[in-house]
Amino acid sequence: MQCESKMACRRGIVLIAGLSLICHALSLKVSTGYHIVHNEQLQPQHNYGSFKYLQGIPPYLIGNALPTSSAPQNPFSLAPNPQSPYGYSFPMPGQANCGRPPAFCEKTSYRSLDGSCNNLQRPELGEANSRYGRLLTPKYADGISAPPRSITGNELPSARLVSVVAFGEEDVPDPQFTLHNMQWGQIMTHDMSMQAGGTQSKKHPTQCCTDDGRLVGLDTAHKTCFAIIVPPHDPAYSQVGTECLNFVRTLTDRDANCQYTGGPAEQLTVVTSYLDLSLVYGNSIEQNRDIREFQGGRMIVEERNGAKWLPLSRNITGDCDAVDPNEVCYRSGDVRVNQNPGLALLQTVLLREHNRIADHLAALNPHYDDRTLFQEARKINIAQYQHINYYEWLPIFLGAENMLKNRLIYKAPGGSYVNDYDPSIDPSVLNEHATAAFRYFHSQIEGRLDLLSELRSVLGSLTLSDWFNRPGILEVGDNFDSLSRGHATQPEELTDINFDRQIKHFLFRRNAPFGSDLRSLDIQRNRDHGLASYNDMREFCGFARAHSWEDFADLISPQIIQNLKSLYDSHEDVDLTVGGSLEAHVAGALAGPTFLCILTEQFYRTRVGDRFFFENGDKNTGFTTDQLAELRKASMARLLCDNGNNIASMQPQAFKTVSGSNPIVPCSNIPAVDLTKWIDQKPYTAAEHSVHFGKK
Ligand code: HEM
Repeated sequence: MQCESKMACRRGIVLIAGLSLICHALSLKVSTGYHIVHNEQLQPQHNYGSFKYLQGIPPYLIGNALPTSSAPQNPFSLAPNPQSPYGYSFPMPGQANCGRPPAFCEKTSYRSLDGSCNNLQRPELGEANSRYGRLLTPKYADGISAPPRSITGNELPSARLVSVVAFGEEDVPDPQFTLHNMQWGQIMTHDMSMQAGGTQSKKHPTQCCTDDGRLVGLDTAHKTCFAIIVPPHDPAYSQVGTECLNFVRTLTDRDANCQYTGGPAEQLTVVTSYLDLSLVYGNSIEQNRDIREFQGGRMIVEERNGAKWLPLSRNITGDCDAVDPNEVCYRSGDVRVNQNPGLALLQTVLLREHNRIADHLAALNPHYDDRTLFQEARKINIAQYQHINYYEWLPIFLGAENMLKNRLIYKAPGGSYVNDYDPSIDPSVLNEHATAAFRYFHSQIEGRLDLLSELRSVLGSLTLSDWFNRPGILEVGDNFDSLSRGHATQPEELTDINFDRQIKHFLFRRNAPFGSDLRSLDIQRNRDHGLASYNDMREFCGFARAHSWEDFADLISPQIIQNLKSLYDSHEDVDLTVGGSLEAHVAGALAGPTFLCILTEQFYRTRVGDRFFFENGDKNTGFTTDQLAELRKASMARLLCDNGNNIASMQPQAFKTVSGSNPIVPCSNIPAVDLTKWIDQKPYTAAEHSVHFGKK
């Protein structure tokens, strides 16, 4: 066996030596050594020549406002309501586990809510409120936590400058994939990670810039401030005199109550790493208690205008940008639920699916108590979701062939098990994945959301920035179904170097003329987390290390390299988020080779490191073969059909646009999971509480 990348060696992946990456457009042929790389097409080229600030306004490298204040400040004191399990993504003091194992593990056939005890040898792996994983050592300027600088010692170029110069904002609809494809990605993201200390869409209590976009003086700024400096002549912000975009650093193990050992800081994530629908069920017993009905195994839903909706937030004006306190604002297992209408829609679909399953199970097994119904319905809901993730959604992003080769999926017939659980695999979400690679798909976001009738005629549309943090629009008229049909029909934006104007200048604008810029946030977050450079990651993934700008040309087009050259002092400075997003795609996948390497590694770990993964045949935690065969019928289309208010038809592959081979059919024609396979003859006994692993 020949291992050409460090990561592949660790995983024992057999590489096909000498497989070539052929850039047709460039007429280049380069040996990559990374076996999933095939032929590819270069992304559309862009003309950046018209950007004014590249002309005659030296210096082009705008500073990153690093506050020098060392006044002791406790970031945990920022939590608006330390008693509430909801609100902002702050782990409460003493709550950040930082890799500490729980006191003991219950012997149970169900997952814990906080992710602990999935791995019985290391019960802390993947639990909420712990560190991100990492592939490469961080690149902090001081080796501890300060954001990186150029290798020349200068500051890196402003994240906003990079966002505008290196990335476009053209509207290019994807010919193949629907907006639900993008939206499901955000669901998976929110299930897997959430940086500690962020507010996502609500205004952050820490103000590094004033409301009118002026920089707060470095002597008074909070120590977590890392404002994004807006260069003069910015195409959007210069019109209103905005000088900076608010940015608050993620909390790390140094800030929290962790046993800090003196090494480089590691950021904390406040949700479980597993694909376990934590965004529906919550990340702790306390969060779950607040959204569970405790009757018939159901989660709380509230009836309004004849339909069942997510329960209302207990702090509507705090959690949403509500104009009045009677506006609809939701409460769920994840604080980000209200961020945009498509997200709230899918959270509702997944919640309704839980109750649909629980009701069926209650009818089939009248002897089941609330707890058994809840856990069994949760287990089925998660299994269907994992099936959709790995067999319907991920192949679009990672390529089915690549996934098969790397053992992320199998051609397992009917009800046969795949027993690939490996307790030595750490399922933690990798910082390089959450902070760089997975965010590339922000490119798929569309700023116009169409509302469609059952006949798929356009009834109207919503402008994304009008509805950030205001999910009540879903409950107006037939909007819920119309938006769901719209997302299943409307193309997402092409996965490329363009990011929609709605998120590039108008993110969370709250009635202001402009808002923030998601691409700038992504780039600044890369620096905040001290991610290894694009060049380091290329090498780690088995590609040649670049020794000059020109060496990037194996994966990035020369024109784009010229843009990068105009921004960064050195090719060594290019941020992972930036370089990775500019690579030409691998054929059959929606990412270039470096991001594909990270994504493949992540989803391998997420699968193989999950003791409860739905294909495992463990007799205590798994399904029967009959049940597994049914679960493999689950699909996005069926989920949308079953959990709309009144959706009658859908194309069988809802992530793909309607076509001759994927026509709209009545919902009754779409295969469904037969829950009668869950009829349980033997009365349930709760003997599972009696045995414990580990210390008690
Ligand atoms: C309308 C849709 C979306 C909006 C408005 C949105 C917005 C955001 C925002 C504001 C952040 C935090 C930025 C920061 O402060 O660092 C974020 C983080 C993130 N987003 Fe999105 N996003 C959307 C869709 C997606 C999609 C489709 C994906 C991937 C398929 C994705 C992946 C991520 C990831 C991985 C993170 C980091 C999660 C963490 O560890 O905290 N997002 N997004």
